[in-house]
Amino acid sequence: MNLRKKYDIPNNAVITIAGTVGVGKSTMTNALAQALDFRTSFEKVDTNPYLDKFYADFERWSFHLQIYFLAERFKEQKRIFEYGGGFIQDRSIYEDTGIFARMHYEKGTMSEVDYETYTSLFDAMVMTPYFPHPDLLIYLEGSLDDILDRIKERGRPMEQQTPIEYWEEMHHRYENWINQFNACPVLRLNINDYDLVNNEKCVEQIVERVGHFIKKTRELTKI
Ligand SMILES: Nc1ncnc2c1ncn2[C@@H]1O[C@H](COP(=O)(O)OP(=O)(O)O)[C@@H](O)[C@H]1O
Ligand SMILES: Nc1ncnc2c1ncn2[C@H]1C[C@H](O)[C@@H](COP(=O)(O)O)O1
Repeated sequence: MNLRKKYDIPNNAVITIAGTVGVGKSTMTNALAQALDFRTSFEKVDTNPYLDKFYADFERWSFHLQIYFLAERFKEQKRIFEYGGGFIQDRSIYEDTGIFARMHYEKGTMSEVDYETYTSLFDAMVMTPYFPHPDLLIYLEGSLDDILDRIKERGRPMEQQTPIEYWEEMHHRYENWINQFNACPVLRLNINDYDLVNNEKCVEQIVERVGHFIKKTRELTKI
């Protein structure tokens, strides 16, 4: 039986997968989309014209990269809306500002004027009543050591050359960010509690949790 129907997940649901670099978002996006027969919305890493340059020189390229990501994610948002939902999205738009832009500004690798320009554009585009928020944000969490192992195993050269302190700072910021996040309902999953790489079947347990969670949040919002 179709898992989406079995666990009563609406066919127009939009589920976004959040979490630090290397935690397993793309793997989860593929697994859930296949299980639910949903479309996917991925970050394009290989064709991103700024990413390599950014990792080589944060100060020079951080503003360009944020604007590029904002434009890409907004286009994806439009595509999701045009299809009427039924999507799993790899990374939320909220992380761009709440984690990346903010971190680069606070660490001095994005200037104040660039940060202000970026955040005012972001707020005007995203934080409006017209912007549809996802039905659910699945937050993937794990220890810094496990995440560093995954970044190493995946082996993107630009990430290998980045100092560990960068991933450590990001890991720490993610923990604080998710504790305050309230733009949509959040389901937290610990990466030690499932293994989609070696056990494809465990996706059903995740779908079951997603189904219960969406049902519960819809009941609560009806009250
Ligand atoms: N459940 C898992 N168990 C073991 N390894 C995993 C799991 N999920 C992802 N990985 C591995 O971790 C690395 C990063 O995963 P990926 O999905 O690309 O992360 P992200 O999209 O969050 O950056 C990949 O090498 C992937 O195969
Ligand atoms: N908004 C962003 N700013 C800087 N870097 C970003 C942003 N969004 C994604 N990235 C980077 C981080 C990774 O190197 C790649 C892909 O992210 P991943 O978490 O592996 O899907 O892009």
